[in-house]
Amino acid sequence: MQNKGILMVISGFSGAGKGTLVKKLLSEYDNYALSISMTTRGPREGEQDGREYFFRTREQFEENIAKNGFIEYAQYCGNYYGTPKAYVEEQMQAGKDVILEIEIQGAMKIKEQFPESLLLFVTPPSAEELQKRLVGRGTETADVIAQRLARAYEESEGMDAYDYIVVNDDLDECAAAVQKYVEAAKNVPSRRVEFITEIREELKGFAKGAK
Ligand SMILES: Nc1nc2c(ncn2[C@@H]2O[C@H](COP(=O)(O)OP(=O)(O)O)[C@@H](O)[C@H]2O)c(=O)[nH]1
Ligand SMILES: Nc1ncnc2c1ncn2[C@@H]1O[C@H](COP(=O)(O)OP(=O)(O)O)[C@@H](O)[C@H]1O
Repeated sequence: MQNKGILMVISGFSGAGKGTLVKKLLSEYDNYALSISMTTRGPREGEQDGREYFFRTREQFEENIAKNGFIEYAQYCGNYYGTPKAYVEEQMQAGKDVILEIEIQGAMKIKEQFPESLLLFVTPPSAEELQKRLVGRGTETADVIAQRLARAYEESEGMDAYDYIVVNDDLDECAAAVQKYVEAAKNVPSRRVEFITEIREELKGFAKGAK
C-alpha cells in the first residue's frame, strides 16, 4: 500500500516569509503539493488566479461554504480565505505531503479534524525584521501594514499551539529544518493518534488475560 502523505500547516505573521519558504520547499523537494486557497482579497501585482489563490467574490465564496466545499475557512483582516476540499484529499491519497499555508484559526480547525497533521509556525528572528520585510515587500499600503502588524501581536498569543516554531532567518536552514520535521512526523511513533489507538487495542488483549 502506498503511504498516505501528511497534512502540513504553515502559519506565521504576515511578512514572516511563509510564501518564500513554501516556494523553496516546492523547488527543493518532490514530496510536497501546495493547496491553493480561495480568497476574496484582490490579487497583488504579479499574482495570478489559480496560482497564488483562486480570487473570488464574497458571493462566490459564500456559495462554496454553503456547498460544504472547504476543509476550513476563516476571515483575516476583512477577507475570507478557505482551503478547498477536493485537492487536499486527492493529493494525500496520492502520497504527497500537502502544504496548507493558512492563518491560525484555520490551523486550529485542521488540528481538530486531522489530529496527526503537522503544525508549523514561521517567524522572523525579530519584530523589527518583520516590519522590515513587510515594508520591503512593497505590496501593501502603510495602513494595511499597520493592520497586519497589529494582527501579528494577536496571532502571537496562539503560537504555542503549534508543533514547532520555525525561525526564518537563513532561508536554506529554515527549509532544511522543515524537511526534517516532516520526515520525523512520518515515522510511526510520532503519528501519535494512530499509533496510540493501535497499541492500546493490542494491549487490551493482555488486560483481559490478567487476573
Ligand atoms: N484559514 C485560512 N487562512 C488562509 C488561507 N489561505 C491563506 N490564508 C492566510 O491568510 C493570511 C493572509 O494571506 P495574504 O493576504 O496572502 O497575506 P500574506 O500572508 O502577507 O502573504 C495569511 O496568514 C495566510 O496564511 C486559507 O485557505 N485558510
Ligand atoms: N529568510 C529571509 N531573509 C530575508 N528576507 C526574507 C526571508 N524570507 C522572506 N523574505 C522576504 O520577506 C518578505 C516577505 O516574505 P513573504 O514570503 O512574502 O512572507 P509571507 O508569505 O509570510 O507574508 C519578502 O519580500 C521576502 O522576499
